[in-house]
Amino acid sequence: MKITRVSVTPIAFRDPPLLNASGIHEPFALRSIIEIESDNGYIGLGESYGDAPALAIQQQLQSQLIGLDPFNLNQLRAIVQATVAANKPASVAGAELAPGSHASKAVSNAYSAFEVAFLDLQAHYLNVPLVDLLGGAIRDEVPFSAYLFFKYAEHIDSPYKPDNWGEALSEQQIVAQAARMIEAYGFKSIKLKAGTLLPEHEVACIKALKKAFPGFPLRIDPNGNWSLETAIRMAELLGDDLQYYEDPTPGLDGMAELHKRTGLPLATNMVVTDFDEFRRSVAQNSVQIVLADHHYWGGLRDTQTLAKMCDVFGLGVSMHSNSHLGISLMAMAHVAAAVPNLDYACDTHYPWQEPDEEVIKGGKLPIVDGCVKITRAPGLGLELDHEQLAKLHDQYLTCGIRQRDDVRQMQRYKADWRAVKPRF
Ligand SMILES: O=C([O-])C(=O)C[C@H](O)[C@@H](O)C(=O)[O-]
Ligand SMILES: [Mg+2]
Repeated sequence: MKITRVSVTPIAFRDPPLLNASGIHEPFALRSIIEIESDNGYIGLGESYGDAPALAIQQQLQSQLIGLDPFNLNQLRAIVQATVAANKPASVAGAELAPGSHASKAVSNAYSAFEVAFLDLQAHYLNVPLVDLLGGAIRDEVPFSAYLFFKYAEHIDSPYKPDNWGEALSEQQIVAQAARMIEAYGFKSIKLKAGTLLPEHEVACIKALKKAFPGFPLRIDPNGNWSLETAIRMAELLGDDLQYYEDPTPGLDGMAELHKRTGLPLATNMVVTDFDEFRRSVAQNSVQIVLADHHYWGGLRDTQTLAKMCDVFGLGVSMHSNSHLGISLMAMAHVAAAVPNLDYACDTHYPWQEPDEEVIKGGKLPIVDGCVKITRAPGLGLELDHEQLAKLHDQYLTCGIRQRDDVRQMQRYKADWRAVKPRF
């Protein structure tokens, strides 16, 4: 079997004005959709970062993969490594909130984008679900958590009419956001994206969530925007309210000190983003839970390796997300189904994406009782909707955004906004 066609299509889809430690989401999020086809007519799909540097590497790889056997993942990796080495990709602003966009992640990020498509094609050829190529499903329902954001009602100079979630800045508004998301998707745990309003207010929102949803595991994620002192002070206020405390303060040293001083379980997708950081983190006990993300951890199989390493070193495993569509959601679900020690509900931004902006046939995937179901359909069980793909590609061409920059977007609201960390 040989690969005869590779397409890499950048797309843009509407993204709400969600607040975070860097600033605010732009009106459109970028992704790239990958489709490969073999000489015997099988198709494999992938989804990855659509920021300019990531896209440039993916596009350079396109022609080099023609003729490759889709089972030859080692050759894929070698081609990716050689291409990235010849390129010296530029660093990306705002990369810490989308670690896969960072130059140092170029190999693992590009490899992952194509690895998923190769595995999807292999599984279609073998007529088995992709998870079977990862050792088989340990669970066929993968739990996700309600991912709450502080947000404005609409974008500044919005190019489209406001989303229907409304503003969420107060405790009552955050509780209402949670109630709506839980009602719609059946989530059984809650994550609050923080690091944006005053820390005491964000902690008060956790307390309000605890009261409104007794028994729900809760997480707060200030994305390293709290100083060590602030993170300790907030830990005292939080007591044992949290399932885990995600990236409250920056750096491996800061997190290690925070854990020493509070004993709280710390999780991260910021200070442990590759195996070198993993080793350094273990040496100083910086974190107790690692958020995996196949998009920058080097694909589905390397995510399994990460989970194994977590098991060996007594760490928990959870899963990170960035704004994404259904191909990513399904890839996340398949690897999560094959990781025995994935002890926590995964993150997903999926509820924030609009129902008319999916690239797979049948529209948005269902999340029921907080879970994505793994079926026996071959591969990821998805088919590309080429009309929708063309529509979102046109939107990419006209939206004017080529690289995510939440700082620059916030400067449109507040002219003196700067990328300061920690801000509180
Ligand atoms: O857990 C996280 O750190 C994220 O989900 C990072 C994202 O970039 C999030 O902060 C966002 O979408 O603004
Ligand atoms: Mg995080």
